[in-house]
Amino acid sequence: MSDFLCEINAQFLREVCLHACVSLPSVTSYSGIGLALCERLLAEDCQLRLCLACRNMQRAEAARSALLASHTDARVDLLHLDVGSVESVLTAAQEVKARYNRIDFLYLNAGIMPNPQVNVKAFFKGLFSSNVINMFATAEGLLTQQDLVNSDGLQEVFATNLFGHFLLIRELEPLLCEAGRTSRVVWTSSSNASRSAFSMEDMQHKNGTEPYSSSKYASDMLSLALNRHKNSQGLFSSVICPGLVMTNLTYGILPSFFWTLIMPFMWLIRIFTNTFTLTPYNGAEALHWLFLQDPESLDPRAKYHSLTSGLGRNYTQPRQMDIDEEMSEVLYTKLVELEKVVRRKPKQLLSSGCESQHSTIV
Ligand SMILES: NC(=O)C1=CN([C@@H]2O[C@H](COP(=O)(O)OP(=O)(O)OC[C@H]3O[C@@H](n4cnc5c(N)ncnc54)[C@H](OP(=O)(O)O)[C@@H]3O)[C@@H](O)[C@H]2O)C=CC1
Ligand SMILES: CC(C)CCC[C@@H](C)[C@H]1CC[C@H]2C3=C(CC[C@]12C)[C@@]1(C)CCC(=O)[C@@H](C)[C@@H]1CC3
Repeated sequence: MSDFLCEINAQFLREVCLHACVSLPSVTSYSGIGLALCERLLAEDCQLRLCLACRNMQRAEAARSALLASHTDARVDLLHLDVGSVESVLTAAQEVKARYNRIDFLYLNAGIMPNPQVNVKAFFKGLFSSNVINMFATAEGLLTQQDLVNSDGLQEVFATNLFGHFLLIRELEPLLCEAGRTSRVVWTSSSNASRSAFSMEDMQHKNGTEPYSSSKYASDMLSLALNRHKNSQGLFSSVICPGLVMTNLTYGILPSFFWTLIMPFMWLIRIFTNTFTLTPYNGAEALHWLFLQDPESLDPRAKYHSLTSGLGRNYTQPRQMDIDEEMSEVLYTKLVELEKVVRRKPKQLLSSGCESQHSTIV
């Protein structure tokens, strides 16, 4: 479930008596880290106003009903958003600006991992190596995906996991960068993000087999760049990893009977690695924790990890990211350039000119 979620919270905005939270999760059935986050936020403060932004309104309605069943007085709004589509992002942003006059939190949680393939040989090799814990935490060298080009002429994983969110932030800047108050954006990244999967010459990852890892690494860099450019205007960006959580995304990696078979081992492995958070509730720990923090106290170079101990205790731990300022600045500039192109001619990208235009920009 979930896409992203922004909120207006009286904890930070004393002049607003009503806690209003604009949250934009798109909802896959009742699972997902985004839905768990909404539950946790409402449990924290039932006065929050949430806005769930979802591409599938039926699922969104189902999520809304689930939230209202446990928090009868909650205000939960819905918004249609396909974050992988330029047109949908621009329309949704207009709608947000018409409906709300402030956003305190924007949770950028939507993400896809299409057609994943596990390298079984690498898995068994890793199992008997000293790198085994790291392999279970990051899946480094284990996973590849097959990406597609979407109707805007962009690589689908890049468009959904990174660029759509970026465009949305840019569109919502008037609500996010207001004098005299702070706003927050929170990216659901991954420990699968890796520098080696990302290439600045191919930021959409057209030519590789790890678009997921590449897009998550790009989101880590973008968060750093956003902090550099926007902190002075009151906008703060953070990055989290939820750990390995059983959701539609992970169920898509192996056949479901296989997950059922290996599930006892998964719970066993949890004794040795705190990154197997497994449930959406546990996975949402860092997202929830960040909600309670003063933005000025956060480290822009840290990724905040949801962790669960062998005894089931949840906690959040910051870990330094393998990113540098210079690269993040180059990425930011390239995204701004790409934004100009898609704003100029979104429809032409669809038809023919996209390849040549992208090659000059991306
Ligand atoms: N599960 C895990 O182990 C990990 C997950 N993550 C990240 O956590 C985030 C949440 O994933 P998770 O809860 O696990 O998986 P889910 O598949 O349950 O949730 C992903 C959500 O993103 C939504 N979404 C996908 N594409 C779009 C789109 N184009 N427009 C709008 N919404 C969209 C989906 O909507 P719909 O319901 O319509 O499909 C779904 O609700 C992702 O960013 C993922 O990469 C990171 C590390 C580990
Ligand atoms: C016998 C089988 C071949 C066993 C395969 C196990 C793998 C499917 C998992 C081992 C580590 C897992 C993992 C992820 C997916 C499933 C595994 C590869 C993620 C990549 C899921 C999404 C993320 O963002 C990461 C944080 C996860 C890291 C660990």
